[in-house]
Formats: sequence, C-alpha cells, structure tokens
Amino acid sequence: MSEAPVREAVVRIEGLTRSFEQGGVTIDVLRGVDLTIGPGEIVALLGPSGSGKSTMLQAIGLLEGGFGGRIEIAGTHASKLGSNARTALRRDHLGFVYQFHHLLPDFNARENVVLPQLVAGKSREEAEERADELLGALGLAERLSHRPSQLSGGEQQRVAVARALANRPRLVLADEPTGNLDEATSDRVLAQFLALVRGEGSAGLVATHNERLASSMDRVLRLSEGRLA
Ligand SMILES: Nc1ncnc2c1ncn2[C@@H]1O[C@H](COP(=O)(O)OP(=O)(O)OP(=O)(O)O)[C@@H](O)[C@H]1O
Repeated sequence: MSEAPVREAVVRIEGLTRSFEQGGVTIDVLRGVDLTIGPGEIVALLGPSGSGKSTMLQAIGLLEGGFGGRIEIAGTHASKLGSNARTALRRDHLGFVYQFHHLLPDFNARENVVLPQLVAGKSREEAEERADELLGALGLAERLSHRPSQLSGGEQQRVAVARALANRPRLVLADEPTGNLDEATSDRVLAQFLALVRGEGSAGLVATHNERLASSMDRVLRLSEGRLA
C-alpha cells in the first residue's frame, strides 16, 4: 500500500532563541520556540506588547541574525546560509506586510506591485498582469495610477498586501498588518487579506493584538515568557 505524500512544511523552527543586551542587562526574549506551519495554513500570533512577536517574525523572515536554534523555510535550513542565499530564499518564498505600508512614495500603486516582480526576474508584461489581477481582487482597479499619498490608509495597506503576494510566496509574514487603521477599515482589510492569502494557497503568520481577528484564522498561538502556547 502506498503512503500519501508528505506535504513539506512551509516553515519549521526548533529551539529558536534570541536575547538582547540592554544597559548591561540581558533580556531573553525568545527562549526556545518550536513551530511548524503547513502549506496554506494561516496562523495567528498573539501576545502582549514586548512578548517578542516582531522578533519572531524577523527571525522567520531571515531579516536579522543573532538567533539561536534552527529555521527551515520550504525545506531549506536557513540558519547556516550566506547572505546571498538567504536573500534568494526570502525573495522566492516569503512575502511581508507591516503595520505601516512602506510603499515607495514616488511610484504608483501598480508600480509598487510590479517592481518586486521585476527584481525576481519576471517580464514587465507578466508583472503588470499580475499586479492588475491582485489590485483588482482587492478592489483597487480604479486606483492603479495613484501614488501612495493619493490613497487612503486602507487602500495603501491593500497595495502593500498585493505587493507581498506578487511573487506567489509560500508564506506571508504579517506584523500587525492593520494596526494603524481604524477598527472598521482594519476588519475589512484583514478579511480581504485573509481571503486573498487563502485564495492564493499561501500560508500566513499574522502577529496581532486582536483576539477577534485571530479567531478567524486556522490556528491561534500565544507567545508568553519567550515560548509559544
Ligand atoms: N534591537 C533590539 N535591541 C534591544 N532590545 C530589543 C531589540 N528589539 C527588540 N527588543 C526587545 O525585545 C522585546 C520584544 O520586542 P518585540 O518588538 O519583538 O515585541 P512585540 O511582541 O512585537 O511587541 P509589540 O506588540 O509592542 O509590537 C522587547 O522588550 C524589546 O524591547
């Protein structure tokens, strides 16, 4: 009898640790975090302010060094890679959404979604088609030529969502993705974000303070005292 194929985890971390030195005092922010996220799974990361949610996302996003433990992204052990290989792994498999959109101010909505695709080697035609598809799905078909300053906060954040998904990442890391929006806009943008991530088949790890929004995700994790529960 043949066994069902094992679906490779999108991210697997084991024994993740991170400490910071401040004024001669060592703070152990992450004290041995273990986590596996499967393909297409959307996971909420809850925890009080200062519990280490952003630090954990930075580790998984391969954005910073200084971490102990093992981080595997799409089957590749990332911790020991050189900086070029880490950049390639990040570019090929990960998408990011932050609390503030970090869009390029001099480029319009469409170009902000096109540019990361050109960097990843897509043709301009292909990149524009993909940008229009994503921005259209997010209700921004009439805003393609607007620069970030000409968009509302919710619209800016939706462009940031489209940009994060542009290269079809296996995993989207979102750090308080709607944290700077009012409650009604935040709910709407988060619902659209989750629907799009699901539709694309990407996995997600979403740091948030909002229990209600977290409960709409596949799994809820709580970071406390440097560990996950
Ligand atoms: N570069 C750094 N140097 C020193 N301490 C740091 C650094 N980055 C984070 N910390 C400390 O690590 C702890 C966790 O910070 P982190 O930003 O990960 O928390 P968080 O759970 O994301 O908080 P919030 O919900 O407020 O965004 C905090 O006590 C913070 O002061």
